Amino acid sequence: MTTNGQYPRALAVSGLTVRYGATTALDRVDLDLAAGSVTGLIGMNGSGKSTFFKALMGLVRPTAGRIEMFGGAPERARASGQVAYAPQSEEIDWTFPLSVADVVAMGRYPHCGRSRRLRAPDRVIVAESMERVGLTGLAGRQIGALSGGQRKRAFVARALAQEADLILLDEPFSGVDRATQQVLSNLLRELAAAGAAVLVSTHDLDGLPELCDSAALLQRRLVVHAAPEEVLRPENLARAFHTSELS
Ligand SMILES: Nc1ncnc2c1ncn2[C@@H]1O[C@H](COP(=O)(O)OP(=O)(O)OP(=O)(O)O)[C@@H](O)[C@H]1O
Repeated sequence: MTTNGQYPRALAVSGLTVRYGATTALDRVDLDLAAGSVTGLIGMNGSGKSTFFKALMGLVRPTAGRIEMFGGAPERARASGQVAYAPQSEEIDWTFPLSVADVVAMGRYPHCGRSRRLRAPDRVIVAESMERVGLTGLAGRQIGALSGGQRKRAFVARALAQEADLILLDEPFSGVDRATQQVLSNLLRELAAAGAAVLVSTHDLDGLPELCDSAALLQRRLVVHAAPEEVLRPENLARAFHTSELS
């Protein structure tokens, strides 16, 4: 927190445009995130949500626009471990010979220097992170042998272990049951209460008011960023969810 009690801006995006060849995935998107808040990122399939996360993580190159994290270059924030990212499940190689504990331990790497050797306090944080998502009993299991919901929890645990200030989660709720969704939602609220800025994409519009302080509605462009109740007004949803474009 700053001295005047206000949480600083964690992320400032302006004019962000990403094209894949002839496809414009994001078109001049402006979005700011305050520390200490949960923001829902919503929009129909193909509206640019994953591309937005990838641009923030430097995984796709913007055609135009500016990204700032904590008032500085995103490269610096990412290298220092201030930014945690859980990609969509499809982006992850589940055949990789890693256990749940290995994946969660990766969240500590930015804190371990080049050796990547975890010290005792790091191991405590890894164990606590698995505990918080209810995966302690599966710590030794290969990640490919987890259920869909357990996989989501493993990557949320990695983000927890990282103790990042900006947490980016691409569809952490897809394919998870109600109880797990509630556990993860509560965790995200706790992280925000501790000062993190959390950006979470979701197709669960009903859960938005409980989960989020604000919601950003994407349709290549940012349609609206406001309180969840405002974003969920039928006239706003109609601007972004054109059923005729669904395919
Ligand atoms: N690597 C790529 N090459 C070409 N086009 C791509 C690529 N990745 C995404 N796109 C296109 O960019 C647009 C935005 O895709 P993106 O994956 O960001 O959407 P999304 O909102 O995350 O969708 P979903 O809800 O289905 O996950 C889509 O039209 C998609 O087909």
